[in-house]
Amino acid sequence: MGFLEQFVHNGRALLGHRSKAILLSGAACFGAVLLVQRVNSRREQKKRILEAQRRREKSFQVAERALLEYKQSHPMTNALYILSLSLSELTKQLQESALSPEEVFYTYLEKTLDVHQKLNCCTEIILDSFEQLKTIGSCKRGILYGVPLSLKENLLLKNHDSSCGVVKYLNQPADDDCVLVKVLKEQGAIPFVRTNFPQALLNYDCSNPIYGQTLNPHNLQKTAGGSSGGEAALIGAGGSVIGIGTDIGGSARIPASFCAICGFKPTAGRLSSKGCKSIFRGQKTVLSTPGPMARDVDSLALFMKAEICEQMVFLDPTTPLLPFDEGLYQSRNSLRIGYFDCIEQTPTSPSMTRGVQEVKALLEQAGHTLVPFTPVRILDMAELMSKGALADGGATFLQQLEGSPVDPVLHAQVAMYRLPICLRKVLAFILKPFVSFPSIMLIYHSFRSAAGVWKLHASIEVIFMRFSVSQWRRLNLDVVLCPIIGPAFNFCYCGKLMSMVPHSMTYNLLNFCAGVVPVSTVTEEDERNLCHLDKGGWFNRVLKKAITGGVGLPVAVQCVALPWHDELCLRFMKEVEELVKKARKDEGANANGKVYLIYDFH
Ligand SMILES: CCCCCCCC/C=C\CCCCCCCC(=O)NCCS(=O)(=O)O
Repeated sequence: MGFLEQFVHNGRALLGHRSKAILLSGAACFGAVLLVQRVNSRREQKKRILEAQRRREKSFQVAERALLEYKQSHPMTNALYILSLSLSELTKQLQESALSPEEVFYTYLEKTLDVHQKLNCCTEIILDSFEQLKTIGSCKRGILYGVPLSLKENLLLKNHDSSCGVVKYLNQPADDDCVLVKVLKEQGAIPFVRTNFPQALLNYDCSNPIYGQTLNPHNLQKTAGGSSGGEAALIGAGGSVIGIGTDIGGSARIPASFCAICGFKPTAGRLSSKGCKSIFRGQKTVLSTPGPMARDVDSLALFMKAEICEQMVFLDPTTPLLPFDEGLYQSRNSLRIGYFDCIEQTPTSPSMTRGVQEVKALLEQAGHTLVPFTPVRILDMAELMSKGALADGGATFLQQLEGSPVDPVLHAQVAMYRLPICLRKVLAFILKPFVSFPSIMLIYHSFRSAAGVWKLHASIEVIFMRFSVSQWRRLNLDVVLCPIIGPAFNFCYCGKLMSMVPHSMTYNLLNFCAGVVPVSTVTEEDERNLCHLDKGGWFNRVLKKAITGGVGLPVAVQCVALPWHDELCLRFMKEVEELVKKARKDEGANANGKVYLIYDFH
């Protein structure tokens, strides 16, 4: 090789090495930048979460100090008595000045602080409530004058964050209160505490990376349910007399069932949703609504009466001028009631079925007419719920979680939404002959066109009129009695059991009103009957694991009425509550296998 050739060869080799080295070092730099970015964003996440946790702790400390100061000059001798009063009794005593707003406020504050220590159910004590308490005398004519009230964290509150458990929503305080809170303040209520929820709200467990897991007041090894689980736990343990949850698939009703309280999902639109934060705005196929949660049905009715007023319509003209019909709520004529104790291809626990059967017998004895009702097109409805609520294939849900650690309660859902659509379709095809529900989920979590959305809405209209309403009319029904998901699950099972959601979400899809009343507790026999779940496929076996060890936990039933028949639904719930209470008195609190109310606060 000549000198020139040698020179060119060496030069090439050098350049080859060099470009490789340049490429390699470029890639290394890029990787390092990504790593640094990732570490920084994790650090930023942690920082924001810690700040939020500190704000929460601070609010508790300030509240504890205020409570201590109050107690030094006011011995709280009435505490047990105040905590035992129902909302109607409490409002009466406050209006007659037999109790002062201060003693009621501090009594509930003390109880809340105690309950929160055990259950981790609150996200913040609302410190503005101390100021509101000072001027509350000006609201003496309000229906809820002096009543302390709890709020789920996603209800907007001026100058406070509504994080929904998502880091990117932190440090974004609201400009104003939501409409419901504005109205309640005018009615004399004092919002004093905000409550916990599952991350991103689309789950019926109750844990998020900012505020942690809320425990069930009746068994600390079980979830309080969700998404309004903090409310249910707090109210169930006696720390609040009335609270507000939100419900797009059972969020006010399922935790009520898990924690032995009453929860009501009004017809969407009856109460204002303005300022109720949701994880995906603009989704209108399955409607979310706020709803009250309390220890008894009268409290739910009183709440509705307080909210439904001219001011609500003024602040939110999308709500109807339809005053609360007290006469209908108080009426006691006999009802024609459709009933069912399970639904097609949807896991149902033994205690859910027993609860319905026992309440059915009580209603019959009381002179009501009970008519077997077979809910039709449940699979079609499940498909429509899935298509509607997750029309984007879960993309928005995943987007909102970006920049947040994902809570373990969401792992099953997130894993599903992360699967590429084509893989979902292949899986759905393979699974379809064996289990129809997962196939539905996998196929229909796909992106839709506008025409697809219109077609979807048309299908919902058909199901609503042709199958649901016409069936009610043919049987001449006033209301329907049916199961609600329960008893309370072990942690992290709710995301694996979305197949149970049709028990509650059907009434969001159809926009019927529905409420939940606790009626019994899980018996040894219910627990033995769990063996029947071994036969019914994969989801039934998961359900068995989720609810094993539930003896003594609350069992509830669900009462349903047609859209805009909210007063009738509440009136039916009241009937169930009264009959169950009476049966309890007649049969003794521990009658095995019999219906009884487990937590009687009176
Ligand atoms: C595998 C069976 C398929 C059945 C159909 C399931 C459809 C699932 C579609 C979406 C997931 C829904 C999540 C259900 C939990 C709802 C909890 C809830 O109500 N959250 C309240 C959210 S709100 O925006 O605050 O109202």
